[in-house]
Amino acid sequence: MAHGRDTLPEGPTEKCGVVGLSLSDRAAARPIYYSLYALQHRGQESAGIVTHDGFQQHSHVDMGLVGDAFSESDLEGLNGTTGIGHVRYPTAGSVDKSCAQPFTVSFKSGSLALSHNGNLVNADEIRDTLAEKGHAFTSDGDTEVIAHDLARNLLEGDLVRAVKATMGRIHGSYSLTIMHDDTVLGLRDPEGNRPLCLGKLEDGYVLASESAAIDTLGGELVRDVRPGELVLLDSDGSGYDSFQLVQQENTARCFFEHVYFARPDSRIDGTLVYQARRTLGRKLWEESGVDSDVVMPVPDSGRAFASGYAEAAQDDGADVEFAEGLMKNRYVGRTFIMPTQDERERAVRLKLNPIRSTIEGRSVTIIDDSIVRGTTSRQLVSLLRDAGADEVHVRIGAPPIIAPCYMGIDMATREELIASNRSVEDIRDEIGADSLSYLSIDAVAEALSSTRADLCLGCVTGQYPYDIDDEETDRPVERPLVTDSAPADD
Ligand SMILES: O=P(O)(O)OC[C@H]1O[C@H](OP(=O)(O)OP(=O)(O)O)[C@H](O)[C@@H]1O
Ligand SMILES: NC(=O)CC[C@H](N)C(=O)O
Ligand SMILES: [Mg+2]
Repeated sequence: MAHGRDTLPEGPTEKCGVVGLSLSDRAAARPIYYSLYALQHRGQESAGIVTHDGFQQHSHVDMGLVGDAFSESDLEGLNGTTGIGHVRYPTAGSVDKSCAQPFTVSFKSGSLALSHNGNLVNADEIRDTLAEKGHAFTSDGDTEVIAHDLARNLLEGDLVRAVKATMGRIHGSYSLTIMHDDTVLGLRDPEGNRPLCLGKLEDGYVLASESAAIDTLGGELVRDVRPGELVLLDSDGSGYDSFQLVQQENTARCFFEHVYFARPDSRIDGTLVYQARRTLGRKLWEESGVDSDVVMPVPDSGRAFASGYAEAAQDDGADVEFAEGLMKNRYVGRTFIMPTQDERERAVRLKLNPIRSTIEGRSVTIIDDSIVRGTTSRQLVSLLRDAGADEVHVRIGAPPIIAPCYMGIDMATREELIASNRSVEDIRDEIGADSLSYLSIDAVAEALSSTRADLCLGCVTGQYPYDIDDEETDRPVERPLVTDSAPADD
């Protein structure tokens, strides 16, 4: 995976968040700012907003969290009723302002701004071809490549045709919000790997990575943007047009959105994330329930799994208490970059502290969504033993993560993944638990009302929906990418 990080963060890390907004006569900057706040969990390296006032673009992009990246006067300077925004977690390119988004490109027939969630697998190839044609790049990331390719195509054709031509060239995962002059568009890759949804406000329309951002603006979720679909918002906020540019037989939706990344209050591809996690928890009990006195979530993302698991156990008549026994320090972020394993281990203690009275002398089952390097579970098992637990069982609401993600999640390298070369029994031994079980892939597919064929399972099978150097693919390598564009039915 091409990325410029010197150190890798703890756990599976977040992915970017994108937003696009078109309003009738209200400045777009502030609602974009609020929706980026709602998507902050998807990226904390940089934040940016680009607006258009009908005459020119205005842009403000900075490193850091949304609350730190914009001052009041920055927001006031972002004029115009249409705009796009971005929060970044880097997966390709440098971790500095050169790769912060939205990317802007000015060209002969207008201006472009582009926000990207995902990861291209052929960015270098396209960059080389465009560079030969005279394109000068200001970053080493994959997103700028999309912006340049689109700008070039716009010189030769109308907007929809240009987007379609770019889609025919870029391979990998992408959910994009784009602004061409004052027109905002949303585009989801043909596999639907990353989420993107459409919402309606009283005075306009919004595109966002997750529906929680639409809720934050007091809007209503209209629907998910379909894989391979382009949604074009009217610049006066009155409606939208839809073009199904690419239609493929199977999707490759990332199951990890529901397992870990997305907010539980977001609805993605028809499934409420909270509900999916509770169902996964129930299935975990059905597949590998274990007798214990108390079931405890590993906060934060283990919570809904644990409540589903405990409820299913109680439904089966198990005499088990559901209790919060691990308190999270709310000032420790979801992910924090620690250069050494020693610091990562200390960070877990800073983040989670056990409540002794719910643990002492009891057998405890802790429920988490995933194990990546194993740092969290290893530490927690030893914390719980120190706090007097008689037995510590670990149940995980996802299959073992055995391979890296090339689709927009900076998970870890293969060598760092605890499950890449160990059996479940070896992992149990390594983390020091009395028992350990993961969830099956089939249970995940069922909980997401999907099938294996329609999910990206690269990190749990080592087979990817794209042809990636030195990796196996679970799809035919030669696939027809672009078909006739048909206007969608709404
Ligand atoms: O095996 P590891 O490398 O320790 O990674 C796995 C842990 O990382 C994630 O939590 P994270 O702390 O990122 O966020 P959360 O508080 O939202 O659960 C995940 O929920 C696991 O708890
Ligand atoms: N996390 C993401 O979706 C990253 C988007 C893009 N590949 C970047 O690194 O900036
Ligand atoms: Mg966690």
